[in-house]
This record gives sequence, C-alpha cells and structure tokens, in this order.
Amino acid sequence: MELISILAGCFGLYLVTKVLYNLHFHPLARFRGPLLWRAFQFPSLAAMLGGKMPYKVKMLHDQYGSIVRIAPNELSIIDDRAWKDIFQNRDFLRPPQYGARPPGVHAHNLISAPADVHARFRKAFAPAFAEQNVASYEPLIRGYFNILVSKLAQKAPSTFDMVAWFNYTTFDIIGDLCWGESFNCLESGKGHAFISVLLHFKAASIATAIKYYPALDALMPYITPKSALTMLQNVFETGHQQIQRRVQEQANRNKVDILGHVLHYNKVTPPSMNLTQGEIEFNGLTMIIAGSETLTTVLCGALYHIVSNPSSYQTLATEIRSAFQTEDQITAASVKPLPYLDVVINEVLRLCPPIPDNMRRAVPKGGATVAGHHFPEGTVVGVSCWSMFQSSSHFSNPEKFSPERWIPNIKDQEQRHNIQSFFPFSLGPHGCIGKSLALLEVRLLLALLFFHFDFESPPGGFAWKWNEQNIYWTWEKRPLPITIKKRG
Ligand code: HEM
Repeated sequence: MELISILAGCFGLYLVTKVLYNLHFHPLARFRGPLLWRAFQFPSLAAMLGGKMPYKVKMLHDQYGSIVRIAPNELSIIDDRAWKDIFQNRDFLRPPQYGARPPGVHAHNLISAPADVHARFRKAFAPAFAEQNVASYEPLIRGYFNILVSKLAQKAPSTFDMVAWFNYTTFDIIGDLCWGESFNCLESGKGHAFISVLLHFKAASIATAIKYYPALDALMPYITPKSALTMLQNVFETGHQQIQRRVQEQANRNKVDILGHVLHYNKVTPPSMNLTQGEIEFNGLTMIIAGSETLTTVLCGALYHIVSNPSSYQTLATEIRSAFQTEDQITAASVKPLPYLDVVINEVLRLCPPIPDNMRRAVPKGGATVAGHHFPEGTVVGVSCWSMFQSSSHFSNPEKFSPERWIPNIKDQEQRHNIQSFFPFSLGPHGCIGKSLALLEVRLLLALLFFHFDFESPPGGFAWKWNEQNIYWTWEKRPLPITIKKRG
C-alpha cells in the first residue's frame, strides 16, 4: 500500500514538473494555443482519433493566428512561407510516429525512408512519372474510363453512389498501371476485399497515436487483434505474389507501365542503386493507396460542388460540350487547355484537398528557420492544407465554391487568392510524384462525364456537407448519391 502511494506521489510530481516545463520553460512556450494542448499530447491525439483534427486546427488558427502550438512539441503553421521553408529542405523528415512501417515489414517505402534511401526511391520512380511517360498511359486509362461511362450509361437514368464508382475506377487503373493487373472492380461492380483493408486509415491513426506512448507501443504486438495482423499479412502476401507475377512477365510485355519503368531502372543502374524486391513491393502498395484514394476524393469533390452550384455547372458543361463534337476528340491533350475545367479543379483541390491533415516534419539537426522563427532540432512543424486553404488571410470568402477566383488577373477583391499558400500536391523532395498522372486522370474523366451525362443532386441537395465528413489522414467519404442522365 505504501509502495503504491510512493509510486503515485512520484508520478504526480513527474506530471506537475512536466506540465510546468511544457507551459513555461519549453522552447515553444512563447507560442499560443489552448492550455491543455500546450501541456499534454493527448488533446491533439483525441481530435485525430475523433476524425476532427483538421477542423479543430483550423478553429485554433482562427483564434490564435498563423502559428499555433497544437501539442507540447508541435506547431501548426499557415504562414505561406512555411511551404518552402519546410518542404523544400530535404533534411526535414517525418517525425518517427508518422510513416512507421507495419509490423513484420523490413523494407522502407517513400513515406518511411530516411533521406538517402528516399532519394534512391525517387530516382527509381521518377521515369515512371515523367510527363511524357505519363502521357503514354493514356490508352490504358481511357480503357477504364470507357468501362465506367458504359456502366453508367447502361443504367442511366439512375442514382449512383459515385464514391463507389470512382473508387472502382481509380483502383482498377492504379492496379493495372502498378501491378500489371486490374482489380476488376468496374466490371464486377463491386469493391475488392483487399482494398478495404488497405484503406483502413482509422486503424492507421490509432497505430500512430499509440506510437506517442512507447510503453503502450511495446505492447502492440500483444494487444493487436490477431485477425487484424492476419489481414495485414494477407495484404502483403497478395502484394508479394502480384508483383512476383508481374516481374516474371516483364520479358514478354509490350505495355509499359509504372513497374516496367522501375524494373528498367534496376537493370540499367549499378546494384547499389537498385531497389530490392521488398522495396519494390512496399512502394508498389504505397502507390496503390496514394494513386487511388486521392483521385477518388477530387472526383467526388468535383461532382459534389459542381452539382451544388448551378452556374458553375452551366459554365463547365457549356465549355466541354462546345469544345467537342465527338467522344474521340476528347483526349488528355485536348482537355488540358480548357480554362474553366482548370479553375474548377483548382477550386476543388482547395475545398477538398485529398490530404487535409497536418503534414508534419521534424526540424533537422542544428535547428532551422520557418516562417521567420528559429526552431530547435526535433520541433515538429506542420502545414495543414485544410487550414491553409480555408484561411481568410489567403482566400476571400474561403468557404465559398468559386472557381472564378482562379481566373488569371482577376481584379475582384471578393475573388482574392494567394497562390503562394496553395500547394495541394506539396512541393520539394517529398512533393507528390503522381501530380501529372493525377491531373491527366481528373481532367480527362470530368470532360468525358460532362460530355456524356447530366448530373443532379438529390432533391433538396445532399443530406450532408462535405466538411461534416470525418478525416483520418484523408476524408472518410460518405456515399455520394448522384442522379445521372444520358444527354439526348
Ligand atoms: C489529386 C490527386 C493527388 C493529390 C492532391 C496528391 C497530393 C499529395 C501530397 C500533398 C503529397 C505529400 C504528402 C506528405 O508530404 O505527407 C503526396 C505525396 C505522394 N503522392 Fe500524391 N497526390 C495525388 C495523387 C497521386 C497519384 C495519382 C499518385 C501515384 C500514382 C501519388 C503518389 C504519391 C506518392 C508516392 C507520394 C509520396 C512522395 C514522397 O514522399 O516522396 N499521388 N501527394
């Protein structure tokens, strides 16, 4: 009994000292934020596990300004200088809690790799994402878009959950491009069991939160349900087999895809630069996630906002329908110069950024200056696309869907936008490698859809607002019912 009292006393003393240190003596003590968040880690983790972190951080920026202390050792920053100060410096790496590898995985991927390994990965994947090579994927991509259009046309007029249909499309494409085989979701009209495991972002958030408490993290292998570990093992085993098959086929393939470029890179570079089988597999899985869910978000966001805004709908539909008389005229090259489509996509990326949560980085050795402030090594600094793009310091009427704000040289103060604050694909060495592919897919599919169909929201509008959805690293999307009719 006495021992318990002594232990409790020691713990209490430790806690009081820690809180006093965090609030008054910590190098970040001069930055503002809510008391509990400055004193403890758990409030921000609770917001993250509740799926509300980006919303909460945005509210805190409204209250405290462009730099907010959101945990004892962490700042969220919406000063636009932060983009370049943090993300163009390759020494800013993700904090250890983020981008950790799943149990049993020894190879790194682009997200978890230390700087030198990451540079080797980027070199290996760069050719696959170079603009001219991305253009060569168009026939493959178009094949899947044609299936989507014909599936919608077969049932139209009808109401479709477009989250599901965009998911089928983006997964089939990235499966084919990256693994040499489609998931066949479009043909079957069903999701793939494998995909739901891969997209369990909520579980990933729980694992991240636990990493803040090393004692709890050490218990992870014992407390994680066996079924979850088995599911994860199955995912990696499927990836392993799929990529093995694809590698064996390489000699007989006439189609060039993402993996084809990586295998070619391995052949022509010295072995020390090569990617191992494990690295190819883990990066391949990463591509499947990064190259699907992000696109589904943008496509859903685009339909959600366009059908909710009749004048934008009209302008976009008129632009596309007057530019093309036949479906064959619609190509990646012919849709690229469409000005209204371009500004619509920018506005959707602003209001529905696929990665809305804070992108966190640790200040490197020796400290660094971010947005005019010097921070010691190890400080966690982050930019949240949601807070940055919703800030009235950067955008007038930030909550309003207004593609017009992106029209070059627009003078209207009501349409003000700060381009320096807008990097939905991030930038620098960890910036999105798939940007060209993403923009090709989004432009082409939206043009095809508006060429073939008319779209309507449910009577009275959608039953939920886009920003009522939970966010676990990305949006936990609710079904998006849209009535689709063939154009006459
Ligand atoms: C509109 C769609 C997309 C958006 C807005 C987007 C945005 C982003 C952002 C913001 C990052 C940086 C994340 C961070 O630093 O934490 C990123 C990284 C990445 N993206 Fe994308 N992305 C999109 C589509 C794609 C596609 C289609 C692919 C591949 C097929 C892809 C592959 C990747 C990869 C592999 C990374 C990690 C890069 C690295 O760390 O070196 N993304 N993306």
